[in-house]
Amino acid sequence: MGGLSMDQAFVQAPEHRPKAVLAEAAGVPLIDLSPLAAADDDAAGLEALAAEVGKASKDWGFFVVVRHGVPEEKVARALEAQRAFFALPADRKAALRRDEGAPLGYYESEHTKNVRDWKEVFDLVPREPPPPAAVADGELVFQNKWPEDDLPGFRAAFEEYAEAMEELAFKLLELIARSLGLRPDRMHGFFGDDQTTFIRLNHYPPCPSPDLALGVGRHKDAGALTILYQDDVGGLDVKRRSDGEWVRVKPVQDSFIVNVGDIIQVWSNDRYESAEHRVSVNSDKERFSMPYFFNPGSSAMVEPLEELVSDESPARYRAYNWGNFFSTRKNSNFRKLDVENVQIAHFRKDLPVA
Ligand SMILES: O=C(O)CCC(=O)C(=O)O
Ligand SMILES: [Fe+2]
Repeated sequence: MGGLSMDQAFVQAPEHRPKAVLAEAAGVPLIDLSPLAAADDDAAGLEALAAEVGKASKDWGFFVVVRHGVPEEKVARALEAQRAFFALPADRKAALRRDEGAPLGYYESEHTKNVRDWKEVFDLVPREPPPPAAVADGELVFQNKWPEDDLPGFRAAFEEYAEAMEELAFKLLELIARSLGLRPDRMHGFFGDDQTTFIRLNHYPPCPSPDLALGVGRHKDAGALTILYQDDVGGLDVKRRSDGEWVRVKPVQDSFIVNVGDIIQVWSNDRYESAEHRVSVNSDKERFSMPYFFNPGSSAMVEPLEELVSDESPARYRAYNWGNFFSTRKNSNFRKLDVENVQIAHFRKDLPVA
C-alpha cells in the first residue's frame, strides 16, 4: 500500500523509536473558539479566549480548537479530494512529483533529520507567486502541480479549503497578538500576497514495522502557525513540556490542531515555544492528515518584536531571513544530507548570565 517497502532508510535510532506514548489524558488543551463569532460586542469574552490561547501556547505550544467556524462541507470536500489523490495509480502520482528546484506536488521520499518518513505527501500553495524572470541558483519555484486530468474537482476543493484556513489563521494570529499584549493586527503585515503559506496532504500507509519507523520524525514546525486536520486514526505525538513525555493527540470530531511554530517563538522572544512533535504509524490502519502552514513572505526578516524586547528582556535572537531559512530546510528534507538542519537555535544570541 502506498508503494513503500520497509528498509534501513526508515529505521530510527533506538532513542527515537516510538515506544512509550502516554494516553491522551491530561493532554493538549481543548479550546472552544465560539466567542470569535460573537466578537464585536463581547470584548471580555475575546480577552478570556486570548488568555486561554496564550496559556496553551506557553505551556504546550499546541492546542485543539472546536467550534472554529470552518464549514464542515469544505473540510469534507478537501478530505475526499485528498483520499482520491493518494488512491491514484503510482505512475499518475509520480507524474506530479516534486523535484529539487520545484518543491510542490507529490513526494514519497521525505526525510526528517536524515531518516526517511513512512508517508507520501502532496504539497500545494494557496498563492502562487509569479514565476521569476530568471531563477537564481538554489532558488525554489513554487508552482502548483494540479492533478487536473485525473481529478477535475481537486483544485477547487483546495482553493476553498485554503481560503477557509486563511480566515482562521488570521483569527488565531489576532488572539495570539492579544495574548502578548499587542495590537490584534500586529503580525498581519507579515502575511501579504507574497506569503509562503503551503498546504501539505499527508498519507501514512500501514507500516509493517511501526516500532522502528515514524510517519514523520521528531521536529518543530519552522513557520509561524500550523493548523492541522487529522482523521480519526490518531498518531500525532507531542512532547510535553512539563516532563518531556510523548503524548498522543486524541482525534476530536470537527476539530483542528493548532501549534505555534518557530517564528512565533522568535517573535514572542521565547514567551511561547514551538513544541517538538512526531507521527507514529501503525500496522493495520492508514492515516490521513492535512497541515496548513501559515508562513510569511520570503523577504521577511524574523526577529523578536520590539514591543516584547526591553532591558529586562533583551532580544534572544538575531534577525534571520525567512526565505533563506525555508529553502534550506526544504532542501534538507528532499534528500539525506551530511549536515544538520538549519534551526532557530543557530540565531540564538548568547545571553550574558544574569
Ligand atoms: O500528520 C500529522 O499529524 C502531523 C504532520 C506534521 O507534523 C508535519 O507535516 O509537519
Ligand atoms: Fe509538523
